[in-house]
Amino acid sequence: MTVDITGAREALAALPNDPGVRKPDPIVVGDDITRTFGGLKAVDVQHVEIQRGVITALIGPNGAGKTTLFNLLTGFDIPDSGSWAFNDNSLAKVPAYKVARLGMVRTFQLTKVLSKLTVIENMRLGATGQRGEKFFPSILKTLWRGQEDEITARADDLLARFKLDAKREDFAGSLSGGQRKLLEMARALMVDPELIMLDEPMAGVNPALKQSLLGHVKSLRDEGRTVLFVEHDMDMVRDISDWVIVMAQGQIVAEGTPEAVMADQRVIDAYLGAHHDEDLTELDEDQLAQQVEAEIEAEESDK
Ligand SMILES: Nc1ncnc2c1ncn2[C@@H]1O[C@H](COP(=O)(O)OP(=O)(O)OP(=O)(O)O)[C@@H](O)[C@H]1O
Repeated sequence: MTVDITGAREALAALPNDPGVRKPDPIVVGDDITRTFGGLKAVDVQHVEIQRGVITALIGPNGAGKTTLFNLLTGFDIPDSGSWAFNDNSLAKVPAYKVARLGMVRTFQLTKVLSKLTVIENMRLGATGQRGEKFFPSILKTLWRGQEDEITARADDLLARFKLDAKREDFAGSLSGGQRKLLEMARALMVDPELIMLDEPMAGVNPALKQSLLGHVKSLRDEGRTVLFVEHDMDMVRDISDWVIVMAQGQIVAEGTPEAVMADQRVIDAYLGAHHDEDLTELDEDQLAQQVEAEIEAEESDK
């Protein structure tokens, strides 16, 4: 996999900041995706494209529909309507483990490592795609027959890369929050995905591990993978994203480079919501960006 990141960034920077804007080389394209819970339209996305080979952040206030959109795209939930494709292959009705095997894999906001399995067992499970919870290792053994050495070698390489090799035989339940995030990312790589989707990779990670995690996410892009991540940590968004998609109330309300979206009135509106008693037009761009950040941080500490 080779990518020209500078070229891709320049191409993105030239795009208008419109919701659903067409990308030069999309790996995912979705249309009219809706998901309702009771009377609430959690997701109502008319058109979305994820550019190949770059890091895209999906941001938005709590309850905006980010995780639900992740669930729909990866086959963990079924939409009321809509179509979406990965590398031009329709993914409607494709179950999550098959989506993972096709090369589109995701991690979870609350990590799903299996506490009572060891780190290496969790990794091996990753090789089967995302259906760990329902399957016991004994059942998996039959699936591994003939490939076990190959799978174990790949798992060990990834554990070394994520500096988890010393924990190989430990129960995953004994790992710290940050180590679990690393294990989940490493496990997702067992299927050698083209697109990796990370749901709040920084949540619950201590500052010492944050830098390491950021480095790992960048390295995923640098080796040619596409990364899409949901995150409230705006430092991370600013630091590593090439493109940002903003959701509010189920819809995409803005897109753009990190700098552009932080100064976009639609984004400010989405985050500030009911706090419109102040005249935002009198603030300059930096002040507006600071306000948006303060709002996001306040939300984060409420969680
Ligand atoms: N299984 C469910 N049943 C009922 N309502 C749900 C369900 N899943 C999500 N919702 C609702 O759908 C809306 C979107 O939720 P979602 O978790 O996708 O938002 P989010 O943008 O990921 O939020 P956060 O940043 O807080 O994780 C919320 O109002 C949420 O309460």
